[in-house]
Amino acid sequence: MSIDPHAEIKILRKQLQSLMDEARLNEKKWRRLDQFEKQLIGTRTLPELIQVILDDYKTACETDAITLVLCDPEHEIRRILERSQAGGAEMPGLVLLEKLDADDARRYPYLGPFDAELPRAIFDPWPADCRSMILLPLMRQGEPIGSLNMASSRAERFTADSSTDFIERLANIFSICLENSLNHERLKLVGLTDPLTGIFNRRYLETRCQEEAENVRRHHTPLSCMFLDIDRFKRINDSHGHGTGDRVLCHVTGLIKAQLRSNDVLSRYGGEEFVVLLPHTGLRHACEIAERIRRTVDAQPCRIDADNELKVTISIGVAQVTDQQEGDDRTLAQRLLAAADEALYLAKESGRNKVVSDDNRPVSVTAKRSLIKLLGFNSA
Ligand SMILES: Nc1nc2c(ncn2[C@@H]2O[C@H](COP(=O)(O)OP(=O)(O)OP(=O)(O)O)[C@@H](O)[C@H]2O)c(=O)[nH]1
Repeated sequence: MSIDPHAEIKILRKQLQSLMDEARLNEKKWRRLDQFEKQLIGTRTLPELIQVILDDYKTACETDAITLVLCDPEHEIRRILERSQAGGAEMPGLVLLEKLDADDARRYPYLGPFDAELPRAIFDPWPADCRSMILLPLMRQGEPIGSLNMASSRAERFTADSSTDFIERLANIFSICLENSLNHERLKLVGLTDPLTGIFNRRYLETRCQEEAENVRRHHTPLSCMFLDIDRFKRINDSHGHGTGDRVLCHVTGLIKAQLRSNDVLSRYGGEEFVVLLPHTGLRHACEIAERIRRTVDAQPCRIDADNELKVTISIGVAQVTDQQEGDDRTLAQRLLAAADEALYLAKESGRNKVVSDDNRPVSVTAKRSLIKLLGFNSA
């Protein structure tokens, strides 16, 4: 049978055209991926990195839903997000899990029709008309650290035979960026935290105090501050050694922390002195919290070895600033710290194991009692 050369050329042309179309499409995809890589690598903070994946990548991939599941066993990611964004760790599409389900991780990557058996927590809420999806593992040094998940209302968007080269490469880059970003945040934290107690240091406190002073004017809510100092700490060191002194510092840190809200800022200001900032809190409430802390420390001795406990007490000075006060943010912050420090001095002077407010008026039972004691009366 003779072959019509014209027909053959036509077929070959068609095949060539289809190959060229595919090459153009791939080139377009690579260019888009290249752009994304640069965008991911260029992000400077963890929230920014997560946002690029959840917002920009979703738009570029033309999917109807996207979620990022990250394993966060020590709540490290949650804490970083809480510290760096006003909205806390909540980001639409971000799912932080304490533990990854090993069976789920083994099923990935998954591409194909919507599978009701797969955990719904990945998409919450699940897009109503979802027909196909991809669940892609995020790996770091051979270990699963989470998954990138997308869903589409188009059944043909993710099929079992779709190529995953592009998205897998992107997932790898994201995993590296995530690790870099976490390392960067850890380094930042080293400069801002106290190595013994793990809480913020004075440097962080002073910067944060100024930011919170700014919020006083913006939100018209008061900001309170406590200066807390362990009583006769030198004696503890001298009688029991520095190691025990360090243990007492950690013990007191834990007791203070347990009485605070997540948005309060606890720092070790130096030596045996702690400072707490209480945003959106007035003096009366701050004094109540301070009194609760004082009582807790008084009631819970520090275990120094198997047989011995050490009674510890603390003195606390409390002050507040409101939007009625004059001066710029820096002045306001400095005034707040100085006033709380002054109140602490009065608490020490009046016998220790006390809460004293810098306000002349007795704003709470505690302050009233402290004031009475300060004036030399027996408050019993
Ligand atoms: N163990 C330990 N001791 C520290 C640390 N930093 C400071 N200190 C000690 O804390 C003690 C503070 O003593 P003082 O400032 O005299 O105060 P105090 O004995 O607590 O007396 P009052 O505050 O007046 O009740 C000193 O002995 C410091 O050496 C630390 O990181 N670990």
